[in-house]
Formats: sequence, C-alpha cells, structure tokens
Amino acid sequence: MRKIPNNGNLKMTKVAYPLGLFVCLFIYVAYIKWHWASATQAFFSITEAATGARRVPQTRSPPGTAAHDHEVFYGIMFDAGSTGTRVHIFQFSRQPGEMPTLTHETFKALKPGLSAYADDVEKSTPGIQELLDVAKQDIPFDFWKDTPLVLKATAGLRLLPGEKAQKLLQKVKEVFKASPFLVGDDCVSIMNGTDEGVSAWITVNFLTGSLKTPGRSSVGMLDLGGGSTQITFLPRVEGTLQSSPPGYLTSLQMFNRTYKLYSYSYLGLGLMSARLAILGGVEGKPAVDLHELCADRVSEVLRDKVHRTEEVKDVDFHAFSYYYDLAATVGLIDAEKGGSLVVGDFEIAAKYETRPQSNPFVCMDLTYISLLLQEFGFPGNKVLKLTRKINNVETSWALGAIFHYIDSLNRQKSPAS
Ligand SMILES: O=c1[nH]cnc2c1ncn2[C@@H]1O[C@H](COP(=O)(O)OP(=O)(O)O)[C@@H](O)[C@H]1O
Ligand SMILES: [Ca+2]
Repeated sequence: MRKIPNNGNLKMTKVAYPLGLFVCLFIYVAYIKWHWASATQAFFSITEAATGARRVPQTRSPPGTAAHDHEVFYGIMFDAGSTGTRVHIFQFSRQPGEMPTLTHETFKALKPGLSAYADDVEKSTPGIQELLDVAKQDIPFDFWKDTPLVLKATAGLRLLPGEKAQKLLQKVKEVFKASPFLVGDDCVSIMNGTDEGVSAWITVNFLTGSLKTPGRSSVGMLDLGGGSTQITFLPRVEGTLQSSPPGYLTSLQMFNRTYKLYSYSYLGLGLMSARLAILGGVEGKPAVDLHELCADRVSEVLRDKVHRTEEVKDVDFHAFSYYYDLAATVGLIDAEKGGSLVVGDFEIAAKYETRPQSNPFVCMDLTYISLLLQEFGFPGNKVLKLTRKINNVETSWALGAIFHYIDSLNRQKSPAS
C-alpha cells in the first residue's frame, strides 16, 4: 500500500485559507444584500398593497425622465362641485427607494353639478358613468382593481338638506361599487371646508416645489367656487396665529413635517351664491351707476362675514377657479396661460366693463371679487398669480386630497408605520 505523502495537509491548508476567506466574503455580501432588500421591500410593501404599485415599463415618460424600471400607480378623484362634476386621473411613478412623483393627469369636467339632480337622483348616473369611462380609457386594464376611486363633494351638497345629499351620495356609491376600481366604504363623502382649503394648498405647494424643498417659502391659495370660497396660507407672523379666531387654524402633517395653517372656507360666499344674495335684495328701479349700485349691494352681502389678516399682504398667493375665469373673461390675463395682476385691477375692470348685454353678471362678479379680496385684507397693489394649471396639472384640491387618501389607505394597511 502506497503511503500518501503527508504534504497533502499542507496543500489542503493552502486551499482552505482562500476558500474560507471567499466563503466569509460571500456570506457578508449576501447578508448586506438581503438586509438592503428587506428594508426597501418594507418601504414598497406599504404602498404596494394600498395603491396597486407594480413594476412596469413606463407608459408616459415625464419630460426629462429616463424610462427605467420603476413603479407606476394611479388614483382617481371625482370633484363634485356646486357647478359641475370633474374627474382627475393621476398617474404616479416611483423609483425604488424614492418618494412617488406625479407623472400625468387626465382631467374632464361636466355640468351641471350633482346637486342639480337632488330631486331625481337616477339622472345623476349617466354623467358619473361618462367620467368613469374616461378613467377606464386612461388607466391600463391591469391596474383597475388596485386603483382607488374616490368622490368628494363640496358646497353644492353641503348646502342641500342632509337627506337629499345622502341619497345622491348613495347613488354614486352604487355606481362606484359596480365599477372595476378599488372602492372602499368611504369612497364618497362631503368634504369639510377646511379639508378643501388645505388640500388645495397642498396641491399648489406640491406643484410649485415648496413641499419638497425644505426652507423654500410656501405660497398661499385662494379658491372661489360657486358655493363657497377658501383662503389658506402658512402664517409666519406670530400675531396672525394669536389673532385668528377659533376654527381658522389647522394642523397638517406632510412629508415628516407639521404645518400650522391658516385656512377657512366661507360657505355661501361662492360666486353663484353671492349672485343670489346680491340680486335677492335689488329693488326694481333703474340703475344710474350700475357699478356703484352693485358695490353697495355687494358690501351689504359681505358685511361682517370675512376675517381679515394683516399678513396676507406679505404672502405670495395663487388664485384660481372663478378668480381665474373672471380675469380671463375681461382680458386681465391670458385665458390659456394665466398670469399676474394686482387686486385693484378687478375694480378697474368692473368700472369699465362695457358689455352688460353679452354677460350681464360680469360687472357684478368683478365687483364681488374686488370687495371680497379687500375684505380678506389685500391692498389694491397686491400682486396675485392666477393659475389654472402648473406643469400641466389642474390647480385644484383634487391632487392634495388624493395624496391624503392614498396615505390613509397605506396607514390602514400598515398601522405600525
Ligand atoms: O379642476 C378644476 N380645473 C379648473 N377649474 C376648476 C376646477 N375645479 C373647479 N373649477 C372652477 O371652479 C369654479 C366652480 O366652482 P365649483 O363648482 O367647484 O364650486 P364649489 O367649489 O363652491 O363647490 C369654476 O370657475 C370652475 O371652472
Ligand atoms: Ca371647487
């Protein structure tokens, strides 16, 4: 029997050291990789369950974004306003480990508002169906069942008797439940006025970039609807916080920050409700100076209704809805692009409005806007930005509200986070 030379042990040692080192290295790398993967997975799973996020090739590339492997998800928000119902279909994209970004919005509006069907709720369904069809065409089939569908109603339904409003919401809920989208029990509701103002503030500040950039100063927002009007801004002056009556300050938590906002919604001071209030008291005598007569009535209607803050003079404000529409109607801004004006322009335009035949309300509407802004505390030389869209997205409360809704879905799925 041949004896195996003993230098085998030496050879084994020579091989074992590098092998052992390699195995250790392998285990270390595998551990790091697993640890990283489970950490990021935990982050994704929060939103994955709630929003149906999944990895797909990009369907619509936002400008300047490479079509990488990333998640896409959608959210549908119906705005049941007092003068019309609108659908906003939002497409979001998220790179691994990053915050979602809004990549596209599809928008469609119908008139009249839901409250017009208060006495015949069945008639409300074709319009809702039509807007749902827009969502079906816009969102790829695979995403339907994971896409949250929500309707929030504003002043029109707030002003209806409770029972009538509930019947309308119940009808919408039936239609939503029969749709292929993700529909929770809270899918239709009347939004409170503060949430409406705060959501619109979130929208403009998200779209102008101030929410993402700490330290960048925020902008205020002014929304003038048909039935109600909102003013929201982030006070910087202690006096504003001290002097605000109860119900005018609200706390918002967003992207790990807490904002103490001044926000108020005036129900009944929307443009259409103001018209009713103004005209209700006009006596049938011929007007000598239409603007003056009108201004007197508007002043009466607004008397002691609006809280004034000194600080609004110093905050940059974006104004939309009827502020925008009226300014565009009389040529103060470009109807497509929007623009800036000073508050006093509304009064000048009201005085010189010479087309009462073509639009009998213009003078009154401009006067109302002018006096409303003065009541808020804006001086005539205050510059306002009038915006309908920022980066191709509608400036409306809908985007802020879908953020909030998706966030609450996530928290329901993952209460510990
Ligand atoms: O998403 C939107 N994009 C553009 N304009 C909008 C949008 N939402 C509401 N508006 C505008 O709001 C005004 C009507 O207000 P609305 O019907 O929402 O009343 P409400 O807010 O008092 O319920 C109109 O000037 C309409 O053009
Ligand atoms: Ca509105």
